[in-house]
Amino acid sequence: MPVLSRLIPSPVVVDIRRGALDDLAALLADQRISASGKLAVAISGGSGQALRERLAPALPGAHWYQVADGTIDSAVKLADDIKGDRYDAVVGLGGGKIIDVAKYAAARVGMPMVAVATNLSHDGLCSPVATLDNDNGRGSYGVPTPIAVVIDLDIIREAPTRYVRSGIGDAVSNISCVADWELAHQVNGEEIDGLAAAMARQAGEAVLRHPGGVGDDSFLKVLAEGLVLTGISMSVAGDSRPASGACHEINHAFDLLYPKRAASHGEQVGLGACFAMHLRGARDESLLMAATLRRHGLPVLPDEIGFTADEFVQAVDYAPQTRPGRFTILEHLNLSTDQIRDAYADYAKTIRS
Ligand SMILES: NC(=O)C1=CN([C@@H]2O[C@H](COP(=O)(O)OP(=O)(O)OC[C@H]3O[C@@H](n4cnc5c(N)ncnc54)[C@H](OP(=O)(O)O)[C@@H]3O)[C@@H](O)[C@H]2O)C=CC1
Ligand SMILES: O=C(CO)COP(=O)(O)O
Repeated sequence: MPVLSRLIPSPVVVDIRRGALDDLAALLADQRISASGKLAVAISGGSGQALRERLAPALPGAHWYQVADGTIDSAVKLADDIKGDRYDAVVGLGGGKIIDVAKYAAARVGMPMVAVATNLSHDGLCSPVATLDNDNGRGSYGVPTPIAVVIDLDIIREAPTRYVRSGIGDAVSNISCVADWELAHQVNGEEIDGLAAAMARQAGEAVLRHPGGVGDDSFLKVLAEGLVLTGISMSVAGDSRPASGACHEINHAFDLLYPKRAASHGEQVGLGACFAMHLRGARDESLLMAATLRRHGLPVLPDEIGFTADEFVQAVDYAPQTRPGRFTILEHLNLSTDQIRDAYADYAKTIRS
């Protein structure tokens, strides 16, 4: 029997606008996500504390949990802390780390999870994945898709610009991730989901080609929507494949090899995507991507985030080990260290010319 349709796990509410957080309690009540208002809200010890002071009066039934970091230990601790209480939902209110910890904790205790993104630096705000540091480095854990996603553009405007721009790198990198997926399909026959690929690629293209910047709401909306759609593309695919490729392996390698110096996720994947496009011979696309990232003040060369050429070469060399089993342009070319050095020299020359 052919399959005539399919259900896509997706949030019941996506609310992206100025002032969205003012209506959070009403929205959760209206949608029957939290009729009692009893919520476990995960926040960071930094920006989360200030948000707590502002939001607490509007969320009288909330209990606030400070999360130390983005490790699996913190996620398990949060799950242990909330499991005895009968919360309606877990709210992850913060950047990517807090949202991932909240997603994992909610999954562990079987509660719905509401993602309230306070920056736009990553596409994890609506994905069925929690990326957490563990004893072996970092893992991506499958979790349910958030039941609701709320992005208040007033809050986003208060976040450090760096952590808004970063999301441009993550969104645009989708173009390289999908190219890696198509390569794996051609070379290895890996199954590719056309809908997931289309959603991820179009999210990347919309951000790539938008003439605006992080200072205007129309651009912020397209960026936020692109990040949400990218998350849903991962739900369609069943894993992070449409939004994670060679660029992400390079990013994970930076994080693992240089943990104290690593730049932000979006900065690293954007740079990695420009390099990966160059490696696959898509020189015009690589240059267009680099020009766009530059226009937004994002890095396209390692020295722009404090790394030498040699450190970048080491990261690219190590990158395939970060996601064993994933096939990208890096595994396909299987370059030696010297070949990576030559490829990087060619990339840097092209970018600088
Ligand atoms: N699950 C998935 O599918 C994906 C997960 N990720 C993961 O997401 C993480 C990256 O997310 P990212 O958001 O960059 O990292 P963080 O969560 O560390 O947030 C980055 C910075 O933004 C600050 N911040 C956030 N919101 C505000 C605000 N409104 N005002 C002031 N400061 C703010 C945080 O401050 P403070 O710490 O003080 O709150 C922090 O310094 C990585 O761990 C990455 O692996 C990335 C892509 C996909
Ligand atoms: O960061 C991600 C998507 O942007 C998740 O990808 P990974 O599966 O490589 O952790």
